[in-house]
Amino acid sequence: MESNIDTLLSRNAVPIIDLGNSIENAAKYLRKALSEKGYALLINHGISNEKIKTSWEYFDRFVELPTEVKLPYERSKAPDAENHGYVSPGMERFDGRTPELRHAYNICKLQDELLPEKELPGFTSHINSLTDDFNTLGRFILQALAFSLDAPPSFFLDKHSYMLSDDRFNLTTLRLLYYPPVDDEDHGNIIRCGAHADYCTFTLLAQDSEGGLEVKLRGSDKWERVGHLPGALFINCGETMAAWTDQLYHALQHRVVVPEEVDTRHRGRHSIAYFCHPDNSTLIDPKDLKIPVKKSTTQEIYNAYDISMALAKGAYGHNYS
Ligand SMILES: O=C(O)CCC(=O)C(=O)O
Ligand SMILES: [Fe+2]
Repeated sequence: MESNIDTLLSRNAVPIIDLGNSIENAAKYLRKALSEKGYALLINHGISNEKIKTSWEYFDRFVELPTEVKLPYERSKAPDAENHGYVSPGMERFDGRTPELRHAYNICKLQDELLPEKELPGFTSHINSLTDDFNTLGRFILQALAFSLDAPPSFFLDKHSYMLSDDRFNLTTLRLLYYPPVDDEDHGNIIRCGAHADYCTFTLLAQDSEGGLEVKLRGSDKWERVGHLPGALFINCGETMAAWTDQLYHALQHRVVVPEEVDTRHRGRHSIAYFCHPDNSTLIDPKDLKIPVKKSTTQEIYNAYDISMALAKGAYGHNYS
């Protein structure tokens, strides 16, 4: 826990947005938070904490299964592979260097046979229900973001039609994460999640109370600890949104460090991320939004799929060399 540590939250520096009010209210505060800081914490977001905890319990049981049982569910290592599947410790290095000993399950497809339903009865329906909740919240946020940018209300919604319904057309992913306890001899040599920016439109992140999430604010080189607000969801934008808004809503740099307190690093940490992506063929052109464009007038326009793939190849390239 981070109760004794100096965090952005303990300094009252975190924008906290109550989604229980009107969409106009959400839009106003999202614009302020995302343009100035690059992140916010959302409360009254409608996603049950219990449901999130149950997903972590399922994932704990998956992680404990023998390797040969987990193997068929593994994400492929090929450069252009689909994102769906289990990512075992060491498979990814976001900063390209530091070992990252985390377990992740990227869920992009919801069919029984592509999820460990046999080993974990009830998992598929649980994840389906959680996915529905995240998609509902995701759609609310997409409308609020349109409002926040003076765009027509369905500007983003129309371009996010296939979120977690057909991964041939949309890269939206629900990612379960488990960071195991860190041994004393590894401490100092590993990171839980290396520094990176996400690729998507925006990310929603639920975390347990173990802490370790750090962000770099716009224009700053300093890593700052966020802190834990029970039940809140963290929101940040990814590179796709940054390109769309000509960097008005920039892609937040973030990482998860190993806690310095011995007791805390000897415990595991859970989180779950919902990466909301546009449909693959969507052209990400800031001229479509009423934003005074700076460099983008001369910038080449790519579709959503190509933007994410180019970034993913950079981040995961070391796996394929
Ligand atoms: O586990 C976390 O809190 C953050 C994970 C993350 O940033 C990611 O998977 O992109
Ligand atoms: Fe991330």
